[in-house]
Amino acid sequence: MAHQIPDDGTLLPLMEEFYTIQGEGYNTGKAAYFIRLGGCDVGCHWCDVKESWDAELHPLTAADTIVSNADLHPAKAVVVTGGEPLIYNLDYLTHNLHEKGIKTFIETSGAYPLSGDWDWICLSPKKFKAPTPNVAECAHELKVIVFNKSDFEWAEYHAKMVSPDCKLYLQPEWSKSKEMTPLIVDYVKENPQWEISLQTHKYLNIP
Ligand SMILES: C[S@@+](CC[C@H](N)C(=O)[O-])C[C@H]1O[C@@H](n2cnc3c(N)ncnc32)[C@H](O)[C@@H]1O
Ligand SMILES: Nc1nc2[nH]cc(C(=O)O)c2c(=O)[nH]1
Ligand code: SF4
Ligand SMILES: [Mg+2]
Repeated sequence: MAHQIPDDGTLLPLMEEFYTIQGEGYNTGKAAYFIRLGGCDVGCHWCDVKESWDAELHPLTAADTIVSNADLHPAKAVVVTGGEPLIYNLDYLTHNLHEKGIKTFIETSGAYPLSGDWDWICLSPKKFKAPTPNVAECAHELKVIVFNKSDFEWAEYHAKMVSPDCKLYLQPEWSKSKEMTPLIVDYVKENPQWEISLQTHKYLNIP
C-alpha cells in the first residue's frame, strides 16, 4: 500500500541516517549527521543511491525522532539528502533542528520547490528534470556532475541561474572519473571561478 505522507512534514520516509564526514563540495572534511530520505523520480542513470528511489521501501519516521538522533552527535550539523529531499515539506524538520542549535545543510537536484530553512544549499542540477528557479536563486553552492564533455557547457548554463556569490564546483561522475577528472583539472585551470569537487568519502571508505 502507498505511504500516506502527511504534508506537514512530521513524518518522512527515512532510508538511513549516519554520522560521517561531508565528502563533497564546499563543506568537504566537516563532520555532519546525514539524513537520507527515500523517494526520487529524477532518474539519473548514473545515480549512486538507486536504492533510495522507491519511497515505499523506506519507513515513515517521525521528524522528532530524526532530530533527537541528530542531537546525539558532537557536530551540530546535518546534511539532508536522498533520494530527492525536496519532494517533502522540510519546514518542520529544519525548524526543529534549528531549535536544538543544529545547522541545516541540504543536497538537492532542485527539481521540487524549496521548503525548509537552510544554512547551506548545495544544488546539483540534472538534465533529466530541470531545477526550479527558486532553488537556483537560493543556492550557496552549485555542484555539476561531469559525465561527458558536453557537461561543461551545461554547467556554464546553470552558473548563470545562481547568485553571483554562489560557489561553483565540477564533480566527476564516479564511473567516469578516470576520463573526466583530467578534463575537469584543465577546465578549472582555464576557468578558475570553478573548483573541483571529489567524492572523498569513497576514497576514504567511509559512508
Ligand atoms: C545521491 S544525490 C541525493 C540528493 C539529490 N537527489 C541530488 O541529486 O542532488 C547526492 C549527491 O550525489 C551526487 N551523485 C550521485 N551519483 C553520483 C555519481 N555517480 N558520481 C558523482 N556524483 C554523484 C549528486 O549529484 C548529488 O550532488
Ligand atoms: N560522506 C558523504 N558525503 C556526502 N556528500 C553528499 C552525499 C550524498 O549522498 O548526498 C554524501 C554521502 O553519501 N557521504
Ligand atoms: S536526483 Fe539525486 S537521488 Fe535522484 S536519481 Fe539523480 S542523483 Fe540520484
Ligand atoms: Mg552519496
